[in-house]
Amino acid sequence: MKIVADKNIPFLRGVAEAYGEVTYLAGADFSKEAIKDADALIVRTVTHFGKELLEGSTVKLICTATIGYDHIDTDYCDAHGIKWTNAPGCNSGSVEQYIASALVVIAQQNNFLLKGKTIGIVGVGNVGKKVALVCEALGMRVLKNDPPRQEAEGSDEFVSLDTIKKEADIITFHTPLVREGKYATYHLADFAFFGSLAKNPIIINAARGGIIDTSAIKKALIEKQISGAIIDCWEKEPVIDLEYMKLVDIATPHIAGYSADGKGNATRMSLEAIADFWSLSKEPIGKVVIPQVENPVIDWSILNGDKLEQAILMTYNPTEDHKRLVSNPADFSSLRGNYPLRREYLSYTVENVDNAADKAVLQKIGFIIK
Ligand SMILES: NC(=O)c1ccc[n+]([C@@H]2O[C@H](COP(=O)([O-])OP(=O)(O)OC[C@H]3O[C@@H](n4cnc5c(N)ncnc54)[C@H](O)[C@@H]3O)[C@@H](O)[C@H]2O)c1
Ligand SMILES: O=C(O)[C@H](O)[C@H](O)COP(=O)(O)O
Repeated sequence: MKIVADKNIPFLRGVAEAYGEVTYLAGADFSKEAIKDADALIVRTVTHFGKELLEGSTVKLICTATIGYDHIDTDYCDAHGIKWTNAPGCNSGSVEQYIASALVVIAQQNNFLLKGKTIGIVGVGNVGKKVALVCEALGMRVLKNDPPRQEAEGSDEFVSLDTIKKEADIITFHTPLVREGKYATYHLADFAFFGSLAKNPIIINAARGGIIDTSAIKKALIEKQISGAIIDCWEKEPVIDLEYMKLVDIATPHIAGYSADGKGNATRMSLEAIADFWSLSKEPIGKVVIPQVENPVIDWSILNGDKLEQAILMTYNPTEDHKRLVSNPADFSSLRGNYPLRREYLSYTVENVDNAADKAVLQKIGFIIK
């Protein structure tokens, strides 16, 4: 079997070879010629897969090692018998960690307490559900908006976007990027959206750049319709609007989902899709091993102030990613390609927690307690 894989998918080399002959390419080097006789592709969001690349090829399966799949023309694939898979939930814990840490940092920078603040979560799927959990653990009031789920489930767990616009101090987007239809999200946050916010909220986008209209959020930041922004996903990335980047509080190069855990899960899920499609053994996938950080132990007894916030920041602090991007925005892609090792809560052990309530909260968001 011939596999063509993106060379920036971690933990793939030396494992994917169990399934066939593998060619590794940069995202920009996937061409018609390069994939014409491939059976399977393992890809990232940086390459668009539609008629222009796939027509006339032997590709039978496209596995994107990502949650999002807006870079795949799924209509074209479905109409031409090309199966495609994504990796649902693979890096939802990583985005949860990114959002929690970014909230702690922005609260410190602006001298406010997260406890008691209202956060509106727009899109409550794999990521949004985990973000809700960690925000509750941080003592925040959580409002959830998800019209497709509300309609399908008939649950009273959800509120309207109007309620979020009225009541939220922070609004975070976790929807897919959908350009048309009843639940379209393209430019969901447009000029009208920013003009109708009651509480000058902080805006977070770690979903897809196109969910926010860049011109509209720039105006909102300049005119103080919003009091800040945490932006990981950008329209037209990797070439981002520098004026916008300078206006936001935390600017990162689309790395919210870049924990090693998230990348490892995505690699495993892509290989599982290949094994399932061709009825092959999944044993080789056991060779995907994630390295541990140098010091995976947190001593609860020596933490000061809000201990949960401190513990969260010990696992990841977005300030470094922010500094790297703002000092070198032209390196957007290479910052992503050479991302440092980051592990999620589940690889950290918290020691000396004597209070049962603290233990329960830490365990709920995934820390190991000793
Ligand atoms: N920055 C990163 O590194 C990163 C990492 C992972 C995921 N993402 C992106 O985050 C987003 C969420 O990922 P996920 O895994 O939770 O997806 P998901 O499919 O599990 O959940 C998305 C949720 O959004 C809801 N939704 C759809 N249209 C909506 C609308 N118009 N208004 C409100 N809700 C709507 C859906 O019903 C669903 O519950 C996706 O865009 C994904 O590509 C980014
Ligand atoms: O959709 C996802 O899973 C995330 O946006 C992920 O971070 C994308 O990673 P990329 O394929 O761009 O490396």
